[in-house]
Amino acid sequence: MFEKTTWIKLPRNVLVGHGVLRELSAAVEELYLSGPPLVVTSPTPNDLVGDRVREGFPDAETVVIESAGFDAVERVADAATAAESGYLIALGGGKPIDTAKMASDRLGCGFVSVPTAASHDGIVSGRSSIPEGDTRHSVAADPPLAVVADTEILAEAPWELTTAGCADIISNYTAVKDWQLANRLKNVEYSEYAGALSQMTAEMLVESSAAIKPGFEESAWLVAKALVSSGVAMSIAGSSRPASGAEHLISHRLDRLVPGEALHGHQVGVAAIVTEYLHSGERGEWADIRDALDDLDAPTTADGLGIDDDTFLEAVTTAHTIRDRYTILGDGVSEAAAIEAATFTGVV
Ligand SMILES: NC(=O)C1=CN([C@@H]2O[C@H](COP(=O)(O)OP(=O)(O)OC[C@H]3O[C@@H](n4cnc5c(N)ncnc54)[C@H](O)[C@@H]3O)[C@@H](O)[C@H]2O)C=CC1
Ligand SMILES: O=C(CO)COP(=O)(O)O
Ligand SMILES: [Zn+2]
Repeated sequence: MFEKTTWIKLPRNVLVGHGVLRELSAAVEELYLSGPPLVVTSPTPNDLVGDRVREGFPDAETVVIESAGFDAVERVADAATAAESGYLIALGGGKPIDTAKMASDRLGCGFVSVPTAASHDGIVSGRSSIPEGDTRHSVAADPPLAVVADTEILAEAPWELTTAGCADIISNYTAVKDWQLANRLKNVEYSEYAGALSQMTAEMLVESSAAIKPGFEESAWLVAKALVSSGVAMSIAGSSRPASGAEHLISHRLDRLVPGEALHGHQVGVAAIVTEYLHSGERGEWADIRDALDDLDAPTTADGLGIDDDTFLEAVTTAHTIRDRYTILGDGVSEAAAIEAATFTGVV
């Protein structure tokens, strides 16, 4: 009997451009949601844009979270229940968006993503990445019903948030290689379509790198569109595989070892230089990845992340324990191999 099923969940309305925040209530109206919204945000985005969002929704309540985690998800779910909210509006970077994504899943209601930073592809995806203890859960959730990414706001965010978004996209190169490897060695299901979309997104971003410079709204536009496309690849795959491989495991480990030291995208970018070396050796494309990151103003060394060499190497050798996801790290890279890869590539 034929048993294959594909169920692709995508946002219904995606708006990227100058001033599109003004269209937020129109975009929401088209979704036929009922009840007042709960705005889920973090302190800085709330200060910067919260009032402009609430202008369009006079009956909205707001919950401000300081960090992502299961506690924050509970707080949001409780606030939504108390306010009898019909849906959530996630406003900010990855933390409020991931938290709202999980809370909406818990509540069985929809959510709308209003990113204030083009810092990574979780702003569009159907995955929540939630830390707990020493591990991190990549939790399946529904993607946003709508994404409203105002490039005027994204362009005013600190430049490093945009370069982090670029690096998160560049890491798709190694993520796809890890996915293909897992397909060959572990029979993990691979989607040609999602893999090709993810890789093409990284290639297009690198080709546009000359136009990605601070102070230009076009840069925010190019990066936001790439983040949407990467998020769509994850939705097609039904997993974060197209955009998260060994380089993400290393980054998640760094989040445990040195929380808050560097941005997610910057960590995965530097880690991708090392994992590309692990995949293909001296003549691999690690130098192309490093140069692309450098062109986009993203860090290319542990030092550039503000992380000492030993901690970075510890993350490389222990990253395979983060979750059950087969990658080039296999069941662990030896210390000698980690030192060889990281020193040869100049990461440490
Ligand atoms: N679901 C997924 O697929 C993914 C989820 N993530 C998760 O997202 C989180 C990290 O996301 P980030 O966006 O880096 O963190 P974040 O939400 O903490 O934002 C980073 C910083 O930028 C500030 N910020 C945001 N917009 C700003 C603006 N316009 N102007 C000035 N400051 C602004 C925030 O206040 C915060 O201090 C992590 O929890 C990570 O695991 C990361 C990648 C993918
Ligand atoms: O960061 C991501 C994709 O860029 C999400 O990946 P995870 O599933 O590893 O959290
Ligand atoms: Zn990422």
